[in-house]
Amino acid sequence: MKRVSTAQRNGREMRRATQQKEKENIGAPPEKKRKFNSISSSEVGLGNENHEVLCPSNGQAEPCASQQDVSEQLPNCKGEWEDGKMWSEQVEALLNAKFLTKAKFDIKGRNEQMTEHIKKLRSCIRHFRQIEASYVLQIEQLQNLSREEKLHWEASEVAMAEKHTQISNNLSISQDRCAALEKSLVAAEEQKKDLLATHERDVSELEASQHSCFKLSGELEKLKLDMKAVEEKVKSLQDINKRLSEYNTSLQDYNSKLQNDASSAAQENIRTQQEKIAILETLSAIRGSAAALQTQLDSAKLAAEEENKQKNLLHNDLEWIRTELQQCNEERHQYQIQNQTLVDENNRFREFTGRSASELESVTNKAIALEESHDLQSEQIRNLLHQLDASNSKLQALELSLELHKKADADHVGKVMELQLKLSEAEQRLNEGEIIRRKLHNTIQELKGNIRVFCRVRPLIVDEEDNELAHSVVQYPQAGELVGHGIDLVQAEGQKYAFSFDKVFGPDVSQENVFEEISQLVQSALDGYKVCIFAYGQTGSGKTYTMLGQPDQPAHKGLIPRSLEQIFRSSQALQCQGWKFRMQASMLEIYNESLRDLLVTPKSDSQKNDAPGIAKQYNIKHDNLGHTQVSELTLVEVTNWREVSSLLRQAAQSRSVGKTAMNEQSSRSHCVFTLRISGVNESTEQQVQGVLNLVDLAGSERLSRSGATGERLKETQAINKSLACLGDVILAIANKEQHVPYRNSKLTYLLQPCLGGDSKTLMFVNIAPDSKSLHESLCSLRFAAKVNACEIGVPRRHTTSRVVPI
Ligand SMILES: Nc1ncnc2c1ncn2[C@@H]1O[C@H](COP(=O)(O)OP(=O)(O)OP(=O)(O)O)[C@@H](O)[C@H]1O
Repeated sequence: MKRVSTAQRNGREMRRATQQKEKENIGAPPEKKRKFNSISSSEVGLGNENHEVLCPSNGQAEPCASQQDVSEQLPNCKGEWEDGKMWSEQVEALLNAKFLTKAKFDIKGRNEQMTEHIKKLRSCIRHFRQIEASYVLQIEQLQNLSREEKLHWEASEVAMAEKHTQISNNLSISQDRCAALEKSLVAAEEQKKDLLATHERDVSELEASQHSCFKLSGELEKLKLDMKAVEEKVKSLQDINKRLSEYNTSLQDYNSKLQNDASSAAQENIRTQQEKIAILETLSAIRGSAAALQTQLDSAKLAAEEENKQKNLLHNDLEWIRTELQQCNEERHQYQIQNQTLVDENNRFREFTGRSASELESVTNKAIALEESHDLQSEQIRNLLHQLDASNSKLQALELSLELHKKADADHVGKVMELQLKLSEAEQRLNEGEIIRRKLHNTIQELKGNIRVFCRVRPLIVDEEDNELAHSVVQYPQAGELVGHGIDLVQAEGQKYAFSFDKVFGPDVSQENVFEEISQLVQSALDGYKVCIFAYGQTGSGKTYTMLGQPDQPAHKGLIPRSLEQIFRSSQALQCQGWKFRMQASMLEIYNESLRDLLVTPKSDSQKNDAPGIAKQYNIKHDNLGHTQVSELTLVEVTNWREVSSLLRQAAQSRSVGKTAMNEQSSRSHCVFTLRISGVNESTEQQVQGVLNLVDLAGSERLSRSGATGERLKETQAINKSLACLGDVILAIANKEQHVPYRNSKLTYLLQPCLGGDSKTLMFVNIAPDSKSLHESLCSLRFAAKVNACEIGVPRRHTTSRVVPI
């Protein structure tokens, strides 16, 4: 605690009082203020110093007692002072006072005036002395104050010095800190530089993202517009939605069941894949051992055959020996009989001794010879018997080894049968796995919403086979994942162009096998989906063969007859579940950018010569649900394949077909077969609306190669133009452009719901394998690859609960 001296306290109090007085005087009238606060020395005539006039007794700027005394002694002035007139004026007036008398020499009067005046002057002088005394007092007080202030200043000096040292200490600490801070500042500067660089980068990125943001916001705007349109659509759909809600719940159940099925199928698929791999491994092992066993079996069979041959030979030998033996036995028997007769004769001769000795001798000789030959024959027989024994033992040995071989053969056959059984089981499992894999693949493709693409390569046809220069330029991957999916075009220089699609069919694949791959897709038309299958490719590449084929020849029937057969078969089968289907077929062609009805029947003879349906104006319209209507088009109710078959025949007669340099029977138009399917389930009140579009496009061709002129040239140009429009549409969809030029051609406008809607769409790209067609094949495959990349949305099933009975 600091001690404050009394003088200091007094000085402070005086200053506080003075300040207080000044504050109070601020509001006082100017006259009074001047009176109490400041009387300049010039005003009182006491010098030039400018001092405040303070009352010496209390130190306050108030009229003090002495002043009052003076005014008492100056009765004439008292009233003026009380009136507040200024002292300076009074003193001035006092000093400038003139003495006026009535008479020029009124000395007395003048004397009185002078006396009075002197009194006033004296009182004034007294007053000023008092003021001076107060000043002196004040000076003393100020000196005291100054001393105290000095002491105070010295104390504060010391404190300041202490503080200074403290501050200098602090300063050095701060300098250290400052140095550290500078260091960190440098580091921070570097960091800042880095940060600035990253900032710049960020800024440029920001700019880029702002740019993309700008773009996106543009797109967002567009999307908002689309959204609005969609919202309007949604409103209109809400009504339908209400009706669908019930059906939806049942569908959800079905869906969840399907999802469960799908997940279990996926697991099953994984399991099957694993099993497939294991089976393939065992299969290859089994095949290896089967092959080894087969070779063993073959060699055993050969050995057995050899042994059989030997056995037969031996058998023959044996037979021969046996017959020889028989002969010998018979001869011996004969000899024995002869001998016996001779012996009998001899005996008789001996009995009847009438015979001559020569006769006897000859007979004896005969008998000896006979005996000798008999001995010889006996020897021979013995030899033959030996041989027979040897042969028999050999035969027995052979029969034993044959028996052994037969046993081994039976073992081998058993093993082979077992292996074949295993093999067929493995193959069956492999097939099942493949079916599941295909189903899953189809489901994935449907979920992805892509247009699926199958590629089909036709065989070299007779002319091409005869032409030595023409050879196949198509190759297929032989191993790995691309087997069945990959196709390579190989140029003469060895350059290879590789493509892959959902499926690739080589030239040996039959119509039936191709149909197997699309039968599920066709089936979904009955389930209420829009299905579109179209064939694309250069002229003569096999589009018509794939789509239509030869409907009357079972092996060469194309997709259209097979699909319809299946649809009618399945619809029949579904009848027992309460389903009733109504089917309407239509068939049109787009020829030189105009539509022609292929099912219209000419009414009169004159009309018969006209091209059918050419006079009518056909307009294509799509409704909100994506259903396409062609005005004036003939719709024929069909209930079985036979009816459709006759329609196809009728359409084939009406179709624009002509001979070109590249195809004997070239389709000069795009042909669209449509089957509209409406199904109602009586028991569940469900309705389905499916559509099956099967399109055989006209073939693209290079004018330079086709050499078309006249009408053919016009046709070719129209075909190429509409295919180019199809290409533009595909490109726009693949690039997700906002505007897709569907209306640029009749073909693209007609196929709009299939190319950009919610249908299940499959394209066949047909390829001619000959080297001359390499350029066209390359173009077709490139186009097909683009089509494969097109996302057209998830296919939607068109079903409702029943409203109007059909
Ligand atoms: N997979 C195949 N097997 C056997 N022959 C085939 C095959 N594909 C096509 N062909 C034969 O090739 C020839 C041309 O086929 P197709 O008429 O179907 O071609 P296209 O592509 O329809 O031609 P265009 O565009 O000119 O109408 C026909 O004789 C056809 O029988």
